[in-house]
Amino acid sequence: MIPPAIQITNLCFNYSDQQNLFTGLNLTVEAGDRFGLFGPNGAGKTSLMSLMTGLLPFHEGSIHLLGNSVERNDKNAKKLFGFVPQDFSFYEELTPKENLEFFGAWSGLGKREIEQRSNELFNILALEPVKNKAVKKFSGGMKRKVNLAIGVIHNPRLLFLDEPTVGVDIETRQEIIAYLKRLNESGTTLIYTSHQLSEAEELCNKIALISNGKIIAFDTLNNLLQEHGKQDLEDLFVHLTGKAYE
Ligand SMILES: Nc1ncnc2c1ncn2[C@@H]1O[C@H](COP(=O)(O)OP(=O)(O)OP(=O)(O)O)[C@@H](O)[C@H]1O
Repeated sequence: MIPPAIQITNLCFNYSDQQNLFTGLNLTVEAGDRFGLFGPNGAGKTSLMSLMTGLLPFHEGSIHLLGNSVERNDKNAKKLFGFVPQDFSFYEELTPKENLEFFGAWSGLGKREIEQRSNELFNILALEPVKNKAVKKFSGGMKRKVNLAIGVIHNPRLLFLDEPTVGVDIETRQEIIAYLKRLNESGTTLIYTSHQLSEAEELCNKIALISNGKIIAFDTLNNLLQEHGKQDLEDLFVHLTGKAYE
């Protein structure tokens, strides 16, 4: 049996200076899903991503990625997934090629593999003509694509994406979304959060809404829309959280 991509059981967490953010949160995402996590500002989306990727330690409960327990700084668990954070994670002074060499090696890939995979990604993401130019000179859209390439250099089976298209033009957005769909078709589970709800409708097959540290809705988008008699994700969001999505 294939283990779930994500299994969170009874998760409890708070920042040291704050009240509990999560008190017994449960969530299961099946392998192969394109899962979207949404919620009002401050609901805990980024914190949950950081807990799932081992960047934050949790107090109680368990998190399993593809059947492997997540412990802070566990290198083996880290190889299972890729993370495309909202803040750029590359070295500005380096070129895309140099960045991928660095992060590819960090993920445990050999020289040959890195070269092959980099060339593939430069072609798919139209970065070939700029692969030897310092990233600091790039537009926002090109930087997003380099950020994405770093997250997928090691062909992860599970990919976390925090606002992967923020600040990019429509054409680049479409290019990125098309690539994410292709990745999913080839077997990569996507865990995504964004403030672009129309993009989410296009990309995600499963949706969870989080509010005040609790999952308040979880299903396919169609089922949720039908159940609550709403037209789109934005309507549903306002209906369930009482807040506009900003
Ligand atoms: N490093 C931190 N230290 C203390 N509190 C934090 C820290 N990071 C986030 N918080 C708090 O935890 C709560 C959840 O924040 P988080 O950033 O996870 O929410 P979010 O849903 O991602 O919000 P947004 O949509 O605004 O990005 C908020 O109350 C926030 O102020």
